[in-house]
Amino acid sequence: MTNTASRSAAFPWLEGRPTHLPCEATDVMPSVLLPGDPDRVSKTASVLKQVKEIGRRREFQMARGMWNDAPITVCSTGIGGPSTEIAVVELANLGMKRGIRVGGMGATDPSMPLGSFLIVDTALRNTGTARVYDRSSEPIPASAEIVEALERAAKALNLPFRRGAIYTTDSYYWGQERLARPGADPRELPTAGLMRQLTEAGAVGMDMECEALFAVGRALGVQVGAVLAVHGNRATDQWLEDYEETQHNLIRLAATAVSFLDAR
Ligand SMILES: O=P(O)(O)O[C@H]1O[C@H](CO)[C@@H](O)[C@H]1O
Ligand SMILES: O=c1cc[nH]c(=O)[nH]1
Repeated sequence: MTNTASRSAAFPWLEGRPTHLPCEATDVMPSVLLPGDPDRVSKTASVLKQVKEIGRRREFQMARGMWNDAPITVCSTGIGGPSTEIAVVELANLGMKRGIRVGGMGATDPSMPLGSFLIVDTALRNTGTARVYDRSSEPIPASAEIVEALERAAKALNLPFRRGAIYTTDSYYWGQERLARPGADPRELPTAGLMRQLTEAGAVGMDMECEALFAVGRALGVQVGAVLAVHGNRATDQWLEDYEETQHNLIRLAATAVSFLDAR
């Protein structure tokens, strides 16, 4: 049998192309917006100018474009820590300097309206992928420059926001104190009482990627941050209906923050 293998299994990239992301270095700008949902990439592209669709492989949809004078790449991470790790590692090796998650969350603070935004300043410790990259048990901070730029952008665009801590979990149902079967007894959930505990720990929402982004990005020297739209409020049991407008505002907010950071 002829051995035609030319890739290293330890780092199986080929000719500058990563194993998972459908791109090469010229596609990756220093600032990258990171939605979980691949469909949010085309929504982002419809807000940016001079858009180039880069491609899609698995959960990783990519595009790039301009917001004012700021070049921006957008890359979906898929759901959860493992696929977020892959996206962040491959993007960091292709030139990403700043990764900003543009996602959704379930608010646990009853005062957060649907469609308002959390500018994440800290991720509490909970998930497996993040633990691989940061073995401490300390909450992981977002990069201060990104938090400040996101706050400035939200104020400039007159969008409702608050700053606070996120609880990231590897699980959408039981792991977010949701029933996995309608009609089950909520008192029998293994996670019964989670939302109350999170409030006591200072978190105001739940998502599935921030902690991994912060841990992996910081370990690789990438600035990290996140702005999350309130897609649901678990304390008031409300679910967002005007999804499109909120996505539009989310993208404008993050892109404006990038333009502020680039102008420094
Ligand atoms: O709104 P996106 O970025 O897809 O993220 C949120 O939505 C997914 C769950 O529906 C999880 O990935 C959660 O973090
Ligand atoms: O409830 C929600 C909404 C969005 N994303 C989550 O992880 N949970």
